[in-house]
Amino acid sequence: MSPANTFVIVGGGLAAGKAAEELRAHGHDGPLLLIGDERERPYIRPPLSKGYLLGKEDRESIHVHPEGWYREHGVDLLLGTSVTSVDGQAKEVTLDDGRRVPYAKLLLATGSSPRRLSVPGADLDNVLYLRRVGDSERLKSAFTEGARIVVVGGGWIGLETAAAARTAGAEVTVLEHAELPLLRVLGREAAEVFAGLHRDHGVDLRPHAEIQRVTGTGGRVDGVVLADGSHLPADAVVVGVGITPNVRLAEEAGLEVRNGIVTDEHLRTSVADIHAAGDVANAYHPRLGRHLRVEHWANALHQPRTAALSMLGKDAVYDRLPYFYTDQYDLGMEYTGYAEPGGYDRVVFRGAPDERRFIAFWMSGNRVVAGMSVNVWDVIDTIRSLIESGAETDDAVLSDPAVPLESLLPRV
Ligand SMILES: Cc1cc2nc3c(=O)[nH]c(=O)nc-3n(C[C@H](O)[C@H](O)[C@H](O)COP(=O)(O)OP(=O)(O)OC[C@H]3O[C@@H](n4cnc5c(N)ncnc54)[C@H](O)[C@@H]3O)c2cc1C
Ligand SMILES: NC(=O)c1ccc[n+]([C@@H]2O[C@H](COP(=O)([O-])OP(=O)(O)OC[C@H]3O[C@@H](n4cnc5c(N)ncnc54)[C@H](O)[C@@H]3O)[C@@H](O)[C@H]2O)c1
Repeated sequence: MSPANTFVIVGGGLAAGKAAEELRAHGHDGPLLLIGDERERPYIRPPLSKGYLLGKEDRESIHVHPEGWYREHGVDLLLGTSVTSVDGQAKEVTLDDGRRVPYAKLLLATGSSPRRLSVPGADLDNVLYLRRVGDSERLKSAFTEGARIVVVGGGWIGLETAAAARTAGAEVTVLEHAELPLLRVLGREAAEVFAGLHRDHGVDLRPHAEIQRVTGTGGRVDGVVLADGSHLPADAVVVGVGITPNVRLAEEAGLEVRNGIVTDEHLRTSVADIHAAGDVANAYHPRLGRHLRVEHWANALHQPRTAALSMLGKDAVYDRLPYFYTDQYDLGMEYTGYAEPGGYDRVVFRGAPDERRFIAFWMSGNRVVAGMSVNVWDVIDTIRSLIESGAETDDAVLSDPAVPLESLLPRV
């Protein structure tokens, strides 16, 4: 039996590791248990499709905390262990070895899992996914000079792995079933920049592609067949067709689940003393006036502070604007804000999209709702302030590089 004031964190990713840190930083001095089903202590995933995959970053650099940190801070790490159920009435979780652990407060930071490809042949060897550090290592060994790599999905995983594979000298085809990669998240104007980037680096980018089946010899993939009948030879197939939040525990425990675990702005779920953060949380965002589930690193980095404070009974609200970034070849990008299709009426550019050095602003009327900087640095905080200020501006000023962005902020 654990003492009555035990706080339990379920999940072993960035949100879980940061939550342990924030709970200690903000005064939880009782027992603290972090239970994760991976054997690795909490680590960040962005390098798995970038520096780690390219061999530029080592394994030590990806962890949220150094090895000794958990012991030094009195955090019990239970790795390689799954939580199989949550009982919100009895306030206890059950582990995969049958043990029950009572909690005073519980944080669900169970993240998400890759959607699987559901066509014949999808279970052949060398049909690869990318979520965990071992997956990245498998991709790395498949990305060799001249290897034929077919990537299914032109989202973030698809494009970042395509860039890594091309950098390693592989022949790369990207199959995207929409008209452009990243179309839904960036809209046409910015998505075209990424399509051009990959084509310029020799990727065979195929929009409107419908994969029909994966073919193999001796249990190992040797190609894919598309709906138009064409056959593409492949030494490996990388699948990046999106993720689904890991909500089973929450669902079975009777928590409100709708596109993730529903929380309020304090990251409290519908059941008392259970909180959620990171990829799995569909949290009410007071600034945007709606629930939002964000599948990005910065959200898993920052939400745990709010969750920890609210687990400790302190008042805290999560209202940071979404932020994400990518690195592909020599392109570095940062994005902040929220611009869903229909939530903006035009995109204004400052700089030259065809030179891949610019800032893009998503506009709703005279207000900026999201901004993206491509190979332009140290502007994203100003863009965030501009969005948060709600200041009105006009396209001529926004698109003029001679006008400092700071001058568009309201004077205080
Ligand atoms: C390859 C890759 C590259 C990325 N690059 C970027 C990037 O460049 N920029 C960006 O903004 N975002 C990026 N992301 C997204 C970002 O990594 C995620 O948003 C982030 O990992 C979410 O963290 P999390 O802790 O909420 O969930 P996760 O990282 O998914 O961690 C959840 C953990 O909980 C474990 N778990 C689940 N259920 C249980 C259970 N019942 N019991 C015990 N443990 C359980 C899971 O196995 C997992 O270890 C990338 C993601 C991937 C996969
Ligand atoms: N830089 C970053 O922010 C970054 C990098 C890597 C991963 N991630 C996160 O990891 C998660 C997974 O990334 P992802 O790229 O798998 O998901 P995604 O949702 O970003 O993209 C999936 C893409 O696959 C396409 N698609 C879906 N089914 C298809 C099919 N059958 N055939 C062809 N195309 C298909 C979709 O149209 C979409 O373009 C996301 O949450 C993402 O935000 C983020």
